[in-house]
Amino acid sequence: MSEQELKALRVRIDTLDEKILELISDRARCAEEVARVKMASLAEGEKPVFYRPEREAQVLKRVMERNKGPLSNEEMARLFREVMSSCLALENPLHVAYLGPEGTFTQAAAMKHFGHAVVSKPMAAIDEVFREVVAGAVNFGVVPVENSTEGAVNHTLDSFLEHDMVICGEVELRIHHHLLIGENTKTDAITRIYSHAQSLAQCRKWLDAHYPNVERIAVSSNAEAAKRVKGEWNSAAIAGDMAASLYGLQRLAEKIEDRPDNSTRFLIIGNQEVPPTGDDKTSIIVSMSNRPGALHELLVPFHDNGIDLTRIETRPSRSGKWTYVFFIDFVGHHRDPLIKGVLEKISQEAVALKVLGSYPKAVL
Ligand SMILES: C=C(O[C@@H]1C=C(C(=O)O)C=C[C@H]1O)C(=O)O
Repeated sequence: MSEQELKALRVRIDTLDEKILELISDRARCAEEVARVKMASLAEGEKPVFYRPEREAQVLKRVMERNKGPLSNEEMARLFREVMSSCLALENPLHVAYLGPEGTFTQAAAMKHFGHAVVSKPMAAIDEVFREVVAGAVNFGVVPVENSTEGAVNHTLDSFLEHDMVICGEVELRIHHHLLIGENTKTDAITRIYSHAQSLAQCRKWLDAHYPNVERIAVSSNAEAAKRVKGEWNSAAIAGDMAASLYGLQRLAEKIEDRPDNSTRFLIIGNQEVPPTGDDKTSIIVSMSNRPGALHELLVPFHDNGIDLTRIETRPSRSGKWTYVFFIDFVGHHRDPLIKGVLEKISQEAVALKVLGSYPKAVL
């Protein structure tokens, strides 16, 4: 390509950037106007709701439907995600707690869902994220709930039994693990590998094949593992990209997860109910009396009404020995008449039924 051609293309890009700049500013002014309208239409004592996840899901879906390339739908939606995040921050910046410390996959999930224009707050444990949300110290919390290789995150399920809040969204993240070392690590003298127990489990076969005799040490998070390695010469950590760059570690081996499709699903918890979008999911907790056929009775109304169950999980109920609660996710919104009917049927049979929330299916 000649210098001349390159120059002409750059002039075109500059002109386009000016237009984009103007359009983004117009959009931001519109969002400011939306905030003004929201404030003006409040009833006495009513608090404004600036963040509207159902609307954001619609915006992203529209972008993906209309995108003609060459950027992929995911890439385009990611860009719009950030634009919306900045527009919302003009209205009112969101405060989001997540399972920390900085550099965890949960932080990456929070950024994927809300964009980067939020005030984020790392918490030391899942239960603390719940407490922060229930106390109203933040608008939302982000916690992991299940991994495609390792299954349920029990701390999260148990926290739902103890706290009253609403599930407002879900986000799925592809999880890639790397074996990370620090500047001082002697690669032929590694005697211990740190990571979170879930990550060690997700890389079990790889570790068996490559480091069968090295001690595997479970720590509170992958970011904590990365932090420890920085100061030691005989250890390595398993963690993701964010932790690697945060602590300046090198990748000794990349993408070492046993399953190439390894993904984790996270939930967004808050205090605000989300209206239907037409493409929603609902999460409930049900406890049934301990008698033959109880689980069957619970599932029949879903089957009879053709409702798609996306997950069912069992946990000890904590209110009696050998009694259980079921965590069920299904497609639909609890305000849909069909779903309402099903929930009524279930509540007639159940000892207790709690709707944890209805929320838009993950878009990104
Ligand atoms: C602009 C609004 O407020 C927020 C910002 C949005 C946006 O930038 O598109 C969308 C939904 C809200 O989270 C709105 O409610 O429409």
